[in-house]
Amino acid sequence: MDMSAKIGERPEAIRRVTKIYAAFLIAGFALSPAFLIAYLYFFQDPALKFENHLFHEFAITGATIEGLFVTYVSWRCYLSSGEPLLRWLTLGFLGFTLIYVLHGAFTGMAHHNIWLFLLYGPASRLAMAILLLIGLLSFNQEPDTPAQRVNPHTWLAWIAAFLVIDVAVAVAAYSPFAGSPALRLSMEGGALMFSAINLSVMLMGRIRSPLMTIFGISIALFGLSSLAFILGKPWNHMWWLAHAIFAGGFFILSYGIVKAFHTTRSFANIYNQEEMVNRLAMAMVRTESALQELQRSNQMLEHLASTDPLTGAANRRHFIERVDAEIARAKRDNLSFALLALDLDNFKAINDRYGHQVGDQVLQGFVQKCTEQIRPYDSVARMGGEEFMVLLPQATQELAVTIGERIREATESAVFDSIVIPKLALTVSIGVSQFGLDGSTIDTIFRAADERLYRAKNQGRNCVIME
Ligand SMILES: Nc1nc2c(ncn2[C@@H]2O[C@H](COP(=O)(O)OP(=O)(O)OP(=O)(O)O)[C@@H](O)[C@H]2O)c(=O)[nH]1
Repeated sequence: MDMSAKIGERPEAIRRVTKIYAAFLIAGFALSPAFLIAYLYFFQDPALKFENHLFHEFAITGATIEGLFVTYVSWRCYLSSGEPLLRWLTLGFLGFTLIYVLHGAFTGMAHHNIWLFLLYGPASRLAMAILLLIGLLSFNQEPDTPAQRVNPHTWLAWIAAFLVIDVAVAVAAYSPFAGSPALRLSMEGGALMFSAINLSVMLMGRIRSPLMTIFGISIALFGLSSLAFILGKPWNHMWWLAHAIFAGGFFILSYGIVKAFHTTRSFANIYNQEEMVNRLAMAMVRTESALQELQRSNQMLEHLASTDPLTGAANRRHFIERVDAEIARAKRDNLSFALLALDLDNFKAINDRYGHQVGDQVLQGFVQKCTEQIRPYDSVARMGGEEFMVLLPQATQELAVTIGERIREATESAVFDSIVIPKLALTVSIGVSQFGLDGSTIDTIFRAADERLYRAKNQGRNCVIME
């Protein structure tokens, strides 16, 4: 039973409210750098600068090492799942790293040609934003074949394309348009635009898996970093903040990649906790019903293995087990019990006269009559043919004779409704034995009951013999 329903909550309403709250939290978190951007934009002197080449080189070296590492982990995920999204993510990280590394490498050239230093930043972000958008558009597409995954030509072609971009940016930096704001702004604005499109596609497509949420947060941060780069000037605080926001986006996305690597190596097939819990609950229900089914089958098998199929009475094997258990109990608690050995009289004649089928029905009817005459904890067993035994726990010989007489009389006066015979003369002979009095092993008490049954037959049948 649903626990929340038990304590009187309205689970659906609360679920909805908490889901909306969680969505607001994620959106708030993704957009939080906007607050910092606005703060710097309105309250900081844009002329304030922190120009430290060594620090910049150090930071870009860190970013490059991280970029290569994340490229490698995404590539491993792609090799495993073949997801096109992961291929584009790998290419996005690789392209970014191969272009952005020159932004760090040319830090020292900032005073020689500022554009050679600056333009690699927006170029790398634009390339990555485009590749990530293509990646999103390929979300949930059929995985690449194993041969496609390891085809070196694809990867070499892309590496060549990134190196061409590197050369193109250098050419642009030395061209007459290098200083034109349109060049830098079109690249940074392009990165911002592609990030915005990426987010819109995600929101409209209602792509909500946990990894894709991480993907969305990082895209929002990349977009905001481009905005900060547009508003900043080289080395001023907005410019540094832009770096930090971009790094934040990169960290979060690489966290998602590492999570994928540790689980399904896929962005599409990773389950969120809610789904996991639901799947687990469903699996538990299935296991539970399979167990119940197994229990039922076991009970059925046990029943079949211990019952005579014709009459439903216990079979010989089961009866012997019960008598053994009764002997152990009687010995332990110093109790007594009795046995009846029963054999239908002249049963062959019934078979011969009315046929085997009627004989079967008589056997069934006899077991029913017996069961009606005994106590709930006594048991009837078919030992073979038309021979039966009754176990009477905690009964003396006298009580056993009384019960035996009841069975004998009921058999004699039995009317077998199911059998279409005008008058069926059916009688039973019974021998009685008592544990303790006639012996204390199964052999001795069985033998005593059998001997008395034999005597009952000799004495004219249809009687109960006790001694
Ligand atoms: N219909 C039917 N008959 C059975 C079954 N098992 C044994 N019989 C018959 O039971 C009869 C037993 O015959 P006998 O052992 O001669 O004993 P009886 O005719 O009952 O004579 P007494 O025991 O001496 O009174 C045989 O005809 C068997 O074929 C069974 O499952 N169904």
